Amino acid sequence: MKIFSAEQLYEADKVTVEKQQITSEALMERAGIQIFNWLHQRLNGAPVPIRIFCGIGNNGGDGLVVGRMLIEHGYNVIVYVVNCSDKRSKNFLLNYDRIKNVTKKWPILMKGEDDFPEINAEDIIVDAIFGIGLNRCPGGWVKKLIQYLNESSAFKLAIDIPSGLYPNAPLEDTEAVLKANHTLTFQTPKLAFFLPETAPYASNFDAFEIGLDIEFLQTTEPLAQLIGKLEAQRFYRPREKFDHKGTYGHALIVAGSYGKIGAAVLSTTAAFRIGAGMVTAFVPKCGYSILQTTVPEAMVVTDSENDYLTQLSIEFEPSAMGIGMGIGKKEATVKALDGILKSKKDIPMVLDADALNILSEKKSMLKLLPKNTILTPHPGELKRLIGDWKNDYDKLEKTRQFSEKYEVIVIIKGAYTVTVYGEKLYINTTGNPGMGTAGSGDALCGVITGLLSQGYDPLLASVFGVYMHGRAGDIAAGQLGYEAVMTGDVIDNLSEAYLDLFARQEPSTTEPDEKK
Ligand SMILES: NC(=O)C1=CN([C@@H]2O[C@H](COP(=O)(O)OP(=O)(O)OC[C@H]3O[C@@H](n4cnc5c(N)ncnc54)[C@H](OP(=O)(O)O)[C@@H]3O)[C@@H](O)[C@H]2O)[C@H](O)CC1
Ligand SMILES: [K+]
Repeated sequence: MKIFSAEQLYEADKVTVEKQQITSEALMERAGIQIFNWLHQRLNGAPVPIRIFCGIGNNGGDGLVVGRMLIEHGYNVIVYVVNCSDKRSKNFLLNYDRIKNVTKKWPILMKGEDDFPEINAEDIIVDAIFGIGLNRCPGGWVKKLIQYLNESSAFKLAIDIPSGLYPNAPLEDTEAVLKANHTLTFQTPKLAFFLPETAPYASNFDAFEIGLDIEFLQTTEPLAQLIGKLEAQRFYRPREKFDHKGTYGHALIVAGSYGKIGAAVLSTTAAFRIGAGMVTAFVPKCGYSILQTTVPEAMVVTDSENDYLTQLSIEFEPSAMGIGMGIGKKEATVKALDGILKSKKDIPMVLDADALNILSEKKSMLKLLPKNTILTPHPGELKRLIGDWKNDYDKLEKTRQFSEKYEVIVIIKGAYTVTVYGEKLYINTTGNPGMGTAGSGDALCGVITGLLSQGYDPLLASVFGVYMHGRAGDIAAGQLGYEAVMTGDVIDNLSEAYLDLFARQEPSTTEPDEKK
């Protein structure tokens, strides 16, 4: 799914109205009915007070449409107009008149703190104050209203975007954003929903299609691509009957040091589970028996040194390499990495963990990175590589510049892992808090190396690998609960993640339309 900017959504709106020869108010009606349906399916006529706070733009217009539909269906609705300015959008006014046709209870005009209503915990708050048209930080009594609503324990449903959040720009004031329990957003989720500083305000959301012009949506380069099952299915490369282990390549995992051989075990196993034909682990001598015992499928080549890596020496040409997990930063290991980068220019590779820390400390080595090398930093490692950032958008911009400068792919690990490839951003939708466990990154590096070795191109291996790793983690968490998940469980479930890619979803009996 594509994620568009506010500007692109306004343009899509305009093009749709022109091409479909509909009015913008019809588009608003399409949007409103989806919100109404969502509420109606859940409330089923319950007489709970629904308090709709409408701004004076089209987000407020959406609120009025929903209010009208709810009133027509007998719900207990109280509509407020948050008079943040004396302006009114055309479609706000139109729907303001319409709501008057269905009720004698006119919308309540709010002009200041004295107008804040009492709200009970069992009420429902619908936030239609600001949408994607927010153009400055909410202040004065409107900010106080947002804080007042946040203090209430009533369920808060945001229309399109929680008020106070910019769809694709940094947050200015954390006190001036509605913390929604659920957000119903139009056409595409907004970029802010996926970035660490702003995602908590929209932690649960559904996106509703409102029939915007398909050609525009298909041909417009988005801000980012959201990677879910549909996208992952397209990335998958089916196997042919007469393929053999040679077809799926020979991956090399360069990992481990004394006390950290487990990192090599996890990466090697993950590379196998994702489908590498053969995997060799290159480890310090102390890792030999451990690897041979725990992963008998793997071949093991050892360094001359017992405890850490000093020089790669192998007698075959790997089809892909995963380097860095648990290798430490000893001077001899730094030299070993330098030697690999200088001698293995044509082999697709993933660098993780200590390999990244070495690069951060010896930035001159960055220019040795072969084109399209994949780096998999968590935020701490990223900071060491690219320097600090002011906010999430600055982080993305700096990562973009880094990716372009060194012609590398950067995978920023996090709740929503983001793959950055020059101008392109891919946001992953799988994964869960259970995966915040030791070895998770080792497994991811093994997965991506295993995909590279099978011939996936580096960008696909990155985006598909991140998806599969997260999906395996989701399946593991479904079996074990977040707390109990260990990285071995994630790796074990890579097989289920493959099977799940093409499994047909059982229809839910309780909530037929809810997206999982
Ligand atoms: N294609 C779609 O996605 C559709 C979206 N719809 C809905 O429309 C809104 C966007 O509506 P818009 O009218 O452009 O913007 P807003 O409703 O978000 O608000 C704009 C008004 O708010 C004023 N404003 C902005 N920031 C502040 C602030 N900090 N304090 C006070 N007032 C503020 C702004 O005032 P100006 O003085 O700058 O004019 C505007 O008056 C979208 O989010 C969807 O909900 C359609 O319904 C369907 C198609
Ligand atoms: K809103």
